[in-house]
Amino acid sequence: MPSARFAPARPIYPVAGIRAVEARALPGAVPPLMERAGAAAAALALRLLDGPGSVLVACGPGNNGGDGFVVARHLKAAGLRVVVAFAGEPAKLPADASAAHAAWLEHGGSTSAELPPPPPGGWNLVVDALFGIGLQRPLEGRYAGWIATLNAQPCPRLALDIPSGLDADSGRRLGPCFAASHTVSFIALKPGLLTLDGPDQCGELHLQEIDVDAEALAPAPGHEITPALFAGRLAPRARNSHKGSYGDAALIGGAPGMVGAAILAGRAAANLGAGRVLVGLLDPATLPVDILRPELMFRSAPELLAEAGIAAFAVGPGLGQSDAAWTLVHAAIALPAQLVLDADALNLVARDPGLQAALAHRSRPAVLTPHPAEAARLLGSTTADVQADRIAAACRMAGQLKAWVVLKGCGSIVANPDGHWWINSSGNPAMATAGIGDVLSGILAALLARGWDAGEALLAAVHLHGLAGDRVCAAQGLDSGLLADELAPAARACFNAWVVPSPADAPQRPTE
Ligand SMILES: NC(=O)C1=CN([C@@H]2O[C@H](COP(=O)(O)OP(=O)(O)OC[C@H]3O[C@@H](n4cnc5c(N)ncnc54)[C@H](O)[C@@H]3O)[C@@H](O)[C@H]2O)[C@@H](O)CC1
Ligand SMILES: [K+]
Repeated sequence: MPSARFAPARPIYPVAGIRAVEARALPGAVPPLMERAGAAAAALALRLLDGPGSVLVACGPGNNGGDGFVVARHLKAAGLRVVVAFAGEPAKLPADASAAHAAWLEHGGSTSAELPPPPPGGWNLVVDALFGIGLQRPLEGRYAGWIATLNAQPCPRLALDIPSGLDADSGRRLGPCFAASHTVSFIALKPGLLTLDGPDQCGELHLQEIDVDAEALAPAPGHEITPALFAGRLAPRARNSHKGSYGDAALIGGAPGMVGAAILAGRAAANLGAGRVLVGLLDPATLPVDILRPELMFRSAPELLAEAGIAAFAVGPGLGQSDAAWTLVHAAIALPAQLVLDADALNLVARDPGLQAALAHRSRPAVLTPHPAEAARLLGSTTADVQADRIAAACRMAGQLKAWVVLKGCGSIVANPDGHWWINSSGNPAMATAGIGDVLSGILAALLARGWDAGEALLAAVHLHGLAGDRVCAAQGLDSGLLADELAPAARACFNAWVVPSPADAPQRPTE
């Protein structure tokens, strides 16, 4: 089975879901979950320390603080100098945290109500056990000051469960927020670790399931994206095949001044193995050939839309919002082919309830690829509102337009019309540049042309697109300056490595 090659897609739970899992896992758990969590975190801390030293553990007033007391106890037992800062009232700690606090004291530990100054030579590790999934509001006063001091320590900074100050559901910094170099999260992934500000705040993310099989206890509303989700499609081609077996992908866009967008999309589609790639341009003055990619065939956009037998259209790269563009979007939605709408095609849909209704009534769901500003237009809200709850925004678009949607950005969210969602962890900020979205549209068009269904194609394209960006940036040492056109050959290489693995290929697990 091809799927055995790939790490399974792990479940992701918002706070309410984690609470449901905990409620079923906690009673009678031996050892108690907090003991398991603390022991697992201490093992990671020891790896980060790599020798003797001084550790500061900052504990909060809830069970996240309880995890911190357990970590402190293990590190002290391992011979480290451990200082615990705890400003709460022991009598008000929840039961598990109270037991962990008592055990810390029994083992000779003590607490300080203020953050102590660093020892000579500084801390070797600071541990953030202030707030986890129970954070209710922005940190202020004493705790805001503690966060600023912890963030200024030039040593590994380990967050327990989630960096304090980060909203576990949305990935939004609520105010001052711990800047972790490493985060160890317990039981299951939370969306806030993976999207918006989460990846910046978490540093290197480690999941410790602490022997809890979350999905056996409560259904997960979301999952991470791994190739396991579409592994069934990753078989080598049959020898007895020809270009007609892999479909025609058509890219529609390229208004005057924006022809490059359609060409980028077309080149990407060619690299992802569509049988033929046709580019339909709005700009009548364009040269009818891409000299560097002569495999592409050029048409006028209306001509291409009228052509019979096209398997998949991607409409939007460089399209503009002219009347002619509206006519093309209107016609494309009415076609029975697979359909991707991107960029200005989405802006035209946002302005026109008629197009929205037509989209929602298509016999095959379309694939929509908005960035947050386009999403805000589609939802009639603001970019800030979209970013405040990216999962809700993606699910609303998918539900209203009966389409598969990717809300792009750090930790892209894929949502289907039934309300399930996925978060992608591949990709990097060098990809925040013009033309990158056009390449995604081209990859999508190719996979759809090859006969993949909308969901498989979108999950694969989003993951592959990010992976290609990671590969180019790693190979060239780029933080910025990535060119969109560099992505397509890298995506081709990553895709083919999925289909024909080299023996050295380990299962892909981005976060561990
Ligand atoms: N219950 C258990 O056995 C387990 C709990 N776990 C840990 O427990 C955490 C959740 O614990 P809790 O539900 O107690 O929540 P937290 O420990 O995250 O925080 C809750 C406490 O913080 C206070 N608070 C919230 N926001 C505040 C703010 N802005 N300023 C000041 N005080 C604020 C609340 O009033 C409450 O006292 C998880 O993140 C995880 O670290 C893990 O050990 C796994 C097992
Ligand atoms: K924390």
